[in-house]
Amino acid sequence: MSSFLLEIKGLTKKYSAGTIALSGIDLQVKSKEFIAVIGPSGAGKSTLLRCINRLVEPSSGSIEFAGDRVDQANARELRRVRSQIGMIFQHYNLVNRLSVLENVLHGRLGYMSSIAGMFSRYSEEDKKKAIALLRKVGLENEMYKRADELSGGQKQRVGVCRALAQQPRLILADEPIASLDPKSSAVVMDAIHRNCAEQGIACLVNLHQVDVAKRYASRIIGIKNGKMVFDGPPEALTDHHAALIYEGKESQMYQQPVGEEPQDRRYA
Ligand SMILES: Nc1ncnc2c1ncn2[C@@H]1O[C@H](COP(=O)(O)OP(=O)(O)OP(=O)(O)O)[C@@H](O)[C@H]1O
Repeated sequence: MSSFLLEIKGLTKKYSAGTIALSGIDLQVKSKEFIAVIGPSGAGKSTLLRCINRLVEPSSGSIEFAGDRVDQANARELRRVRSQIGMIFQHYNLVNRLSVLENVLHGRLGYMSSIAGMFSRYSEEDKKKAIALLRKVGLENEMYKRADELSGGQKQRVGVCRALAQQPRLILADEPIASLDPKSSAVVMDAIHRNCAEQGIACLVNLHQVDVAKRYASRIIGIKNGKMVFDGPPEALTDHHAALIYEGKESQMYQQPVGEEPQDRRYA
C-alpha cells in the first residue's frame, strides 16, 4: 500500500475524438499538501483532476487514493472514495432553487443512506457544522437565500463550504477563481487555503494565474500538452520555467478573469 495519500502512475487519457489529453503522468501527493496545477488552456489540467475521482475515465495507468485503487473501483468503492474527495468547480455547480444552507448540506450526502438523502434528513450536527462553515466564510446572513440570489464570489464560497462539509481528505478545485474578479478571487483562495490548512486537507487546485499559484501553493505542478513539465516548490518556478510552460500562450499566465458574474460587493 502506498504511503502517499494519492499516488498516480502512468496516467494516460485519450478522448474518443482521439485527443491525448494526458500522457504518462506520475504524481504523488502527501496528506495536507497544497498543490497548484498550472498550464495553458487545453494542457490537460481539468482532465487530470477529473481522472482522480473518475468524473473522467482514465485510459490507462493507476490511481491509488488512501489505499484504494480508484481506477479499479466498483460503484460501491467509488462512492466511498468520492466521499473523501471534495470538488470545487469553476461554475460552482450549486442547485440554484435550493438555499445556500441546503447546498452546503449536500456535502453530507455521501455519508447518508439514499433514503435519508432523498428526503434531505440531515442531522442537527450536520446543520450546525454547515452553519459554522458559512459563518467562517462570511455568509451567515445569506444561508436561507436561494443560491441563485448570490454573486459569483459568494456562490464560490458556498461551493467551498460544500466541499468542506464533506470532511474530505483531499479537495480538487478545478479553476475555482476563473470566473471571479480579483477581490473575490482572493477571498475564495484564502477560504480554500485557510480551511485546508486548519483541517489538514490536501488540495490540488488548477489555476491559470502563476502569481496566485505562487502565493498559495507549497508545491507547483506544470502541465503542458498532457505531460508534467514542472514539479517543485514555488520558489523554484522561475520566469523562464513559466515562459516555457506557457510558450505561445504567455498572456494566459496573467489572465484576469472575465467579470461574467456580478461583483461581490460585501467583500469589495
Ligand atoms: N470531453 C472531451 N472530449 C474530447 N476532448 C476533450 C474533452 N475534454 C477535454 N478534451 C480535450 O483534452 C485536452 C485537455 O483538456 P482539459 O480541459 O483537460 O485542459 P485544461 O488544461 O483544463 O484547459 P482549460 O484551462 O482551458 O480548462 C484539450 O485538447 C481538450 O480539447
